[in-house]
Amino acid sequence: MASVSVVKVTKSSVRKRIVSGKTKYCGLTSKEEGATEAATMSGHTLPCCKIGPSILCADLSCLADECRKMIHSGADYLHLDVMDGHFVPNLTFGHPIVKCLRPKMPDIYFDMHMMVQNPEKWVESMADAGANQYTFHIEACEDIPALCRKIQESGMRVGVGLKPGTPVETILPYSDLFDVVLIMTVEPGFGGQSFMEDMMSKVQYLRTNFPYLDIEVDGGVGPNTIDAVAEAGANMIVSGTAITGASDPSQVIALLRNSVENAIQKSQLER
Ligand SMILES: O=C(CO)[C@H](O)[C@H](O)COP(=O)(O)O
Ligand SMILES: [Fe+2]
Repeated sequence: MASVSVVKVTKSSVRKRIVSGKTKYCGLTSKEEGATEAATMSGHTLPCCKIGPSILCADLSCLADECRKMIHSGADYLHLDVMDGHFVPNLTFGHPIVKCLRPKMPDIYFDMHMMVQNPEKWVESMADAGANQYTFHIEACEDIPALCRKIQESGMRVGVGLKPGTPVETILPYSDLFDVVLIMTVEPGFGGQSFMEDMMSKVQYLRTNFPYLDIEVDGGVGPNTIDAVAEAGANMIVSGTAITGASDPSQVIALLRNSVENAIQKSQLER
């Protein structure tokens, strides 16, 4: 088993590493100083468990309070669903909302799930608003390398999302360009849908072939489905209604984390 050390990193060093594309960033934080990163001896980072509540079905009239509640309940990051009414049949919010949220929570990692046509159009404004990760959908993108470069150069991590009908092999020609691959386990557009367990073969394929990749799963993930997600090898867990609709979100977050951490530990022992 590879031994794990903890190293100090700063925002600028993280950005350099991300741009170089050689190492993966494990800790999700935008704190300038004092962040920690788990790293292996080889210089690669092992993917660690991160829980990112989706606030899609929260009370959006008090968004900042809902976000704070998630962080105080133990979330590692926030998953913000941007929908344009074209790529998906629903409409949410865009960079002006992110820009308002950012000063209220300067240290929180914002993962933008961009369910939009022409994802290249919003890169600068999202970066300027304070987003940390820009996850576009491969189905909506014409020039993938150019978009990835643009996202990296604007200082955000690069995420790529795959709808349920998109084969996982679609990412292979570009795999070096992504920090995160997001496997959708519902048709994008709405919260509260049923988890598609047959998507777990995509997660298994990615984990087998890309041991250091951040693999994110989104859609219908909660206490009843997390074990399948964890065993398949996902480490970034998006969960919406299961967390925001719970009477005690911290209990749900702890349960999700426990399942993923156990699975990661088990897989590391088997190496
Ligand atoms: O991207 C999404 C929908 O397109 C949401 O992130 C997702 O559905 C989260 O909500 P839930 O956990 O309730 O499914
Ligand atoms: Fe999402």
